[in-house]
Amino acid sequence: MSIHINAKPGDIAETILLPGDPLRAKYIAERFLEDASCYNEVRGMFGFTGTYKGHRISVQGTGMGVPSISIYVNELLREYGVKQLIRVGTCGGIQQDVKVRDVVMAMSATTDSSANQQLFPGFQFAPHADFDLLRRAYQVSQERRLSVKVGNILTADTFYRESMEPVKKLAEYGVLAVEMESSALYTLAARYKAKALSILTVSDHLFSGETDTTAEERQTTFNDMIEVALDAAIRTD
Ligand SMILES: O=P(O)(O)O[C@H]1O[C@H](CO)[C@@H](O)[C@H]1O
Ligand SMILES: O=c1cc[nH]c(=O)[nH]1
Repeated sequence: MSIHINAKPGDIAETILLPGDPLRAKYIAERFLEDASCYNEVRGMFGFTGTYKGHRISVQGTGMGVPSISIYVNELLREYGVKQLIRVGTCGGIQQDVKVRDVVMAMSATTDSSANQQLFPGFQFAPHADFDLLRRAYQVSQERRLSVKVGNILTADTFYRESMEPVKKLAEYGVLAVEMESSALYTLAARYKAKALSILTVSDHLFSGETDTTAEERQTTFNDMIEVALDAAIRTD
């Protein structure tokens, strides 16, 4: 049992999916896992373990932002021996060809979070995905003929901004989309020698005005992304 996760040793699988929204964790467990049981309800941040195609897999809500995901990922890595972590989240597109409902795979995560500035004073650490996990997820997505973009994303500390200028500048440098957790996931995975990847569905576009998806759609319509994450997680080639 850790401070924020009420699980016993062995309750959590070595492979885990990490949505920000705990209700999405429940949805994934109910829809995609067999024999799923809930191991955590602390703060309503649900965690479940079940099987997918015969492989033991867990799914844990992380909350929003770097401080929240850092709490869960620290405890999963340090206390429960998790080895492979796939964030399944939403993001806002910032490139013209990144459309609502596209899937973005975060090869790297630029950030304005102060967490890594405190960790590496004087350096700009480059948080990045595990290459094999990214390669497998991309292969699965191509076999399913999904529209996928792979590249750099922004992990932002703020959802609401006074100025869009810094985001526009990052878009000029090829950053694909904005979300709020991946840099922390990748940095912690590097620290604890685990494999991590963020797969994100585009829920809105910050510049084009493409219509936002509803909260209900965010929870229920991202099945392609979740199946890609699950199939990539169990793939060995
Ligand atoms: O859909 P999730 O995984 O929560 O991800 C995105 O949505 C939240 C903001 O609405 C932030 O957590 C952001 O990273
Ligand atoms: O962090 C996020 C997630 C989705 N859409 C955004 O604009 N930002």
